[in-house]
Formats: sequence, C-alpha cells, structure tokens
Amino acid sequence: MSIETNRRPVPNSNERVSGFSELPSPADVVSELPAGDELQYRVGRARQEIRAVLDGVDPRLLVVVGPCSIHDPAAGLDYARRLADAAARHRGELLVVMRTYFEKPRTTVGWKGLVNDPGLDGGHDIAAGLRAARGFLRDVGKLGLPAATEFLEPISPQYLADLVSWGAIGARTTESQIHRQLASGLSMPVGFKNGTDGGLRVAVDACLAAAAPQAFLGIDEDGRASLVATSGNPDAHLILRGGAGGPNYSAADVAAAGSALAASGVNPRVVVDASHANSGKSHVRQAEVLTELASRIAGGERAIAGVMVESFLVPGAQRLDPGTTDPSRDLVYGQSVTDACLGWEATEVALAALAAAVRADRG
Ligand SMILES: O=C[C@H](O)[C@H](O)COP(=O)(O)O
Ligand SMILES: C=C(OP(=O)(O)O)C(=O)O
Repeated sequence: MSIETNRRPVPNSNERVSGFSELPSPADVVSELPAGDELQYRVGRARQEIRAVLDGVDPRLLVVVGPCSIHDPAAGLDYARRLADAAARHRGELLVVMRTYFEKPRTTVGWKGLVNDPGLDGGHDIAAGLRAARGFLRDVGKLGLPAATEFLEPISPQYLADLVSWGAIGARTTESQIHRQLASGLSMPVGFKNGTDGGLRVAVDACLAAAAPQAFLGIDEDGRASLVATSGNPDAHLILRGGAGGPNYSAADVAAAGSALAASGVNPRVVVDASHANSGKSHVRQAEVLTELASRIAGGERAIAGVMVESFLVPGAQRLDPGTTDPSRDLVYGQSVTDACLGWEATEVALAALAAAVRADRG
C-alpha cells in the first residue's frame, strides 16, 4: 500500500526513493499469529538449554541445521518434520535447532529471502513475507523444534524474535554497529560469524559490543519510531565460518579463537560452521568437514560447543532469478535456492555421527 500524504515533500530529500508502503505493526502481526502459551514456554526453555550448552554446563552439542534459506514454506515444513524426528532420536547427545533463515545478506544482489520477497518474483510483498515467516516459525515450534535465524533488518525482530531460540549475525554484518546494538537487545543467545576476510577480531569486538547496554533508533511493538535502550546480551559467542584465506575449523584455529575470546573475557567455546568458507560452499565438502569435526569431538575436543550445517531435502542448490524464474514450474522441490545444502540422507548420517561422537567423549 503506498501512503497518500498531503504533506509537502521536504526539499532535497527522498530524491531516489520511489515509494513508501505502510507495513502492519509488529503488534498487528503478532496478534494475527500469536505464539500461544505452550510455544512461548518452549522457546524460553530452548533458550536456556542453548545457554547451558554454550557454557558447557549441558554436555550436549548444539547443532544448528537446516536450509540455507526458507523459500518454500511447505518444503521447509516437510524438512522440519523429518528433523524433529531425528532431533528426538538424538536428544541425549544433540540439541538440534533448525535453521529458519528468512533474511539473506547478499554479496552484491540477489533474492534477499522470504521476508523481503515471499513471491520469489521481485514483488517485495514484505507484509506477506513477515506473516509467512511468523507462520512458519509457529509451525516449526509446534513440532517441538527450536528455531534459529539470522537477524539482518534491524526492525524485523519485533515481528519474529519471540519465536526464535538462537540468533546469528552474519559475516557481512558482524562489524556493523547497528547489528551489534540489535544483538545487545535480543532475548536469545546470538552468535557472531567471523568476517568474510576470516578476521576474528571483528567478531570478538562484536561480542563485547553486544554484551554492553546500548541506545539506538528502532521501533516499538506498535511500529512507532523509538529510542531503544538495551541491557546487553551476555550470551554473545563466536561462529567460525572460514574466510577469504580458507577454512578456520582446524583444532589449531579453534584453539586460537578460544584464546582470543578468553583474553577479551568472552565465552571461549565456539560454534563451527561446516558450510560457507569452511567448505568452499560445497555440500560434498561440508559432509567431510562434519566427519572431521565428529572425530575431533569423539577425541575429546571440548572447545566446540556447536556446529552449523546447511541442509535441505535435496542435495545441492538451484538458481533463482526473481522475475525470470517461475517458482511454480522451474524449481526443484526441497532444494536450496541460495547456498548448496547437504541432502536429507547425508544429514541423517552426519547427525548420527555427531551423536556418536558426543557419546564417545561425553558419556
Ligand atoms: O548463506 C548465504 C550466502 O552465503 C550469503 O547470503 C551470500 O550469498 P551470495 O554471495 O550468493 O550473495
Ligand atoms: C549468510 C550466512 O552465512 P555467512 O554470514 O557466514 O556468509 C548464513 O549462515 O546463511
């Protein structure tokens, strides 16, 4: 909806803005799609369990696993049902949290996720995207699976975050003050990726900034522009995702990261992303990275609190060009439209190997 206004345009302003469209307020969307008491309780409990795993109090391994992006909620839910079964099977060893990623940071341009473009067609119906994402989070939560997401747009958490148990700030935004401030006010543990160049310092600094109280510009539940004051997030941690110089998941890399974190007073235990620059975005390589991580965990390496896995029903990835690709005809069901993912069978193998590794090491 474009807003009609009688106000005279401010001279020299908005010269390159082609339109404003009003969005529903967060309160409107939340009341249309409420969490409900049971799901609220589950989200709160999952956040506590994740904290306990990150702190090493709970001996399980955190496994953040799921599609690179949710583009087809039906296929995403099909995946979630299988993952919920696997999570229940391995619940003694693994704390499985599903990747439900709706906002994609792009290196240059491309489809920016379900919130930004739910029609996959360049239509940018963001109001529908927010509702689709919230509806999906509810469906996943009802299966008993905690949800993980990357927070990219600074105002979207007001619409979605009450249903999210673990958050990430991506490699392209870890250095951004806006995202560090945002993390300082988020209610769940938040992982910061190392920078795309492989730099760890930006992520350590991000954890420190997120742990501090912050004041910044945002919106409240009613969508009003607001000064947001936060108390700081004590559960910020590092995700090693590799970088321009290559992977950084070796035992030496993990130990060096732990020392850098400890020297700054940040949790030295890390989440290792088996995808992205740690696998050269190859799903085949991702499986090999997970095999190596499992054998190191079985051998007693305690500094790995969790792993991240990009996984969907069908292995690999397919191309999506919004406006050109016809989503109803051109796309393979259950295959990623962003980074290449492990297929479901390989995911089951990887989860079983990780669970066996935890059993071997941690009893
Ligand atoms: O995880 C997803 C991608 O790696 C990230 O969004 C960047 O994607 P791009 O380089 O294809 O734009
Ligand atoms: C975009 C992602 O990763 P990174 O920020 O590491 O590129 C992701 O995990 O989806």
